[in-house]
Amino acid sequence: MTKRIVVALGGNAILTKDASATAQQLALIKTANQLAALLTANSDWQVIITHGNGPQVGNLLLQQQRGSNKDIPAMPLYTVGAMTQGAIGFWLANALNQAFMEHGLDHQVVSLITRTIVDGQDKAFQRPTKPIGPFYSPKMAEHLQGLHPDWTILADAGRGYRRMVPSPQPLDIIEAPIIQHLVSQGITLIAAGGGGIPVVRVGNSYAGIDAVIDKDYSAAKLAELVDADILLMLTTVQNVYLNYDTPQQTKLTHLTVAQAQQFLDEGHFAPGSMQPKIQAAMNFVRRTDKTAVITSLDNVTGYLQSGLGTIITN
Ligand SMILES: Nc1ncnc2c1ncn2[C@@H]1O[C@H](COP(=O)(O)OP(=O)(O)O)[C@@H](O)[C@H]1O
Ligand SMILES: NC(=O)OP(=O)(O)O
Repeated sequence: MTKRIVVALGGNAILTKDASATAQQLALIKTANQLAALLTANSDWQVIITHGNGPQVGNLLLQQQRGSNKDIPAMPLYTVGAMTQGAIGFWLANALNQAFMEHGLDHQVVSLITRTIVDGQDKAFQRPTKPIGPFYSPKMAEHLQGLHPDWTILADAGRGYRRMVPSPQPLDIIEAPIIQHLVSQGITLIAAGGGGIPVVRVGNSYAGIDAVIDKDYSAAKLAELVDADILLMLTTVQNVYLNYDTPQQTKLTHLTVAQAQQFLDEGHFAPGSMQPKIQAAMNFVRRTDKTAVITSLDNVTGYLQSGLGTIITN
């Protein structure tokens, strides 16, 4: 039976240790092969792929600022976000074309520049929480904070210090109707990369605004807007756990929204990593009564064949 599925790719799908263009493209070829398994097993499924851009947007922003002068000005964050959406979308389209060919699939692929509408008054603009770019040691973080008093540098989920930028909630995705139209024609879409380029409505038009939208929240919004059956969030862990990373760790295979809310309130899901995925899953399931899945990129086949992963329903 035809299903429409929105796949949200986590950071490890694109960037491992090496941030070079070559290494990221190689990582995406591996990712594309894992995604091709989805369509090999279900050639009539309609697939929309979205991805993050946190490391890439932060790295490119640093390069912009280091190499700029009055004749070659640094681009603002929202434009740098658009640049990374374009670059990753290009790499991923190439990788999918190759993987589809190698799997004998004749699906066409389109990477779409996508704008996400946010509220310019969102409280996120007063409290930056989205980590971008490289990780810093405590000493380097202190040094950089001295050099850039306007930056917010905070600990990122116990993994080191990173620059934080505002991350407002996605309210709407301008291109959602065209995405829905294209995917219903069987075209595989890459859309809303990096959460979508953040824009606000200004009169009859839209203006970019400096922020990075969380790709899990925008994936949930996109899945809702295109009437998807499944929101599939692919990360590094096969399952969500209670008491994660402790001796009491317990695997969750099926969660209702009510249970997810309870465990969220009890603090089982770390802010900045698992918490936005759970919240995004709950948003999608509550609004649509459909299914969200959190599992690892390596487990796409395990999910498809045996339902492995953490499945969230009403
Ligand atoms: N309760 C939990 N269950 C499973 N993983 C968790 C939990 N809390 C935090 N995590 C962490 O969340 C990570 C996934 O978040 P993150 O790395 O930010 O995602 P992304 O793949 O989108 O980049 C996992 O690799 C794991 O280390
Ligand atoms: N935009 C975004 O959420 O990127 P990451 O997933 O890379 O943090």
